[in-house]
Amino acid sequence: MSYTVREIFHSLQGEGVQAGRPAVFLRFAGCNLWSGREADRETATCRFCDTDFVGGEKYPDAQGLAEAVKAVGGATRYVVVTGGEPGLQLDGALVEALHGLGFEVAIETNGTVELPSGLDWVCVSPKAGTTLKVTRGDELKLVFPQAGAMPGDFEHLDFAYFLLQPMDGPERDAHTRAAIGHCLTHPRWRLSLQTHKIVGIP
Ligand SMILES: C[S@@+](CC[C@H](N)C(=O)[O-])C[C@H]1O[C@@H](n2cnc3c(N)ncnc32)[C@H](O)[C@@H]1O
Ligand SMILES: Nc1nc2[nH]cc(C(=O)O)c2c(=O)[nH]1
Ligand code: SF4
Ligand SMILES: [Mg+2]
Repeated sequence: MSYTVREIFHSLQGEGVQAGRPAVFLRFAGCNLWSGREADRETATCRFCDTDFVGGEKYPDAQGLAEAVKAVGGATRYVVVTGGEPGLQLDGALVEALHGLGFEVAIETNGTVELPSGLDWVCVSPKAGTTLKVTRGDELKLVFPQAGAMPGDFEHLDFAYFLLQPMDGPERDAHTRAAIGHCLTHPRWRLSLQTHKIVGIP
């Protein structure tokens, strides 16, 4: 199978429990919850996306894409597969090829599509108005606040960590204060800041 890749870059994981960890980001093109076109944002299922995932380059096979990831990352052997929605393209062949080059493989997913097995770190970020197919994993990272996706809706799921990530946009500071308040009164939830935006790295 071929893959359409928006970008590959070397940075630090900015979010979640693994924040601060050097990582190669493999960002796939395309998402099932938004076309990526601004004209469609207000009618999309997911309307707050902070990412350009439109277009990109085709890679015909898993091994070639895994080697491209390695070439970008220097000595780093941790890859965060994201998008767009990476569950639409990530398959067992690519997970195997990345493992074969010594990578631990993490994913950032909206949780609406089944994932291949063998992933080393699964971060699910649920979106209001969708049905979760991925109901277990390592961290559940809810963008907050979201009408129709309350923290309590997810607490019964099988995740090791539960995080609230303030919704970025013009109201980010107010969303951050609200997320802090929720964590203080519901201590199984932790705050996830988008630290790469604070320090100005990709
Ligand atoms: C761009 S998404 C790509 C992966 C996948 N489609 C998903 O939604 O999880 C990467 C992460 O950024 C989060 N995110 C997107 N827009 C955001 C925003 N405006 N504020 C805070 N987090 C945001 C998502 O919830 C997800 O955890
Ligand atoms: N530094 C950095 N960390 C991230 N963690 C998740 C990201 C994403 O867009 O999926 C992301 C990103 O875009 N940059
Ligand atoms: S599901 Fe993820 S990639 Fe898709 S629009 Fe929402 S935040 Fe962006
Ligand atoms: Mg991002």
